[in-house]
Amino acid sequence: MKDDSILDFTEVSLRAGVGIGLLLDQVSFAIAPKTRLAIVGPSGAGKTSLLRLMNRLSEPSSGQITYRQRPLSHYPVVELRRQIGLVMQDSKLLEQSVEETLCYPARLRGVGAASARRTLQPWLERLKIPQDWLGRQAVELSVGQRQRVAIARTLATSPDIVLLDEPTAAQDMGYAHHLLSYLASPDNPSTVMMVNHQLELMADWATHVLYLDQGKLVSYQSISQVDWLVLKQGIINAQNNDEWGDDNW
Ligand SMILES: Nc1ncnc2c1ncn2[C@@H]1O[C@H](COP(=O)(O)OP(=O)(O)OP(=O)(O)O)[C@@H](O)[C@H]1O
Repeated sequence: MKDDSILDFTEVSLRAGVGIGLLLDQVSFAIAPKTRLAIVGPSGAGKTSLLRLMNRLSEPSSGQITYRQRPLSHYPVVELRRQIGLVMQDSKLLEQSVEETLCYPARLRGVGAASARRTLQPWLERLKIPQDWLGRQAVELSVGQRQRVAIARTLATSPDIVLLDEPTAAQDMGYAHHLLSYLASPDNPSTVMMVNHQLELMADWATHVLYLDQGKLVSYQSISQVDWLVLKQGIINAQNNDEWGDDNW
């Protein structure tokens, strides 16, 4: 464990069930505050499983995860999830208006409706949520619009760490760049960890890259150390091996 890290994984393994192989295998790394981490690797490598461990949607089978030098399990789950916010790729939103959805975390903390709406206003501009969405039902939005609202809802709580699962996959290029540049700006107070398959976007955005393959940590590097061609080729090869594996013969 490093003194200056915000999140530490020490030999963390995750098994999905009895008789099933490891989803994550002895993964160790340490994240410093204000890191912008790109989590990359072929499909099925364990990237989402890694994010889920970080806010206790699942628990390691072995090894230890610490947040600010304390084991994750020592934090009450609700408090932990206030500090470490996770936005899944297919965020389910409740049957509420977009405005109610965005105000929901503040309302849960006992903030009054008018005050929650006022606090929300700058976030609408920052994350390009049009005013005319506010009265619409969140469940009626498109996948990309829903994802945008889910990201805004989490960022508006200013979590210490924000975990994003493919936040740009359903967005147009313009919005993807807008979101990434906000997350890299001094206005964003959160440490960000993001699963993303779009390596060219990550090359311009990340400060560090964590590369997973078959549940194993292949590398954890600062951006200046990453050889993008080697990384890309490794992912393509892993994907090809998977596609032409036993199941296909
Ligand atoms: N609850 C579960 N039970 C059994 N297997 C699971 C479970 N959750 C995930 N898996 C398997 O674990 C592996 C890793 O899944 P995970 O979703 O973490 O991969 P990923 O790297 O995020 O993939 P993708 O890039 O396709 O989203 C996959 O083979 C998946 O089928």
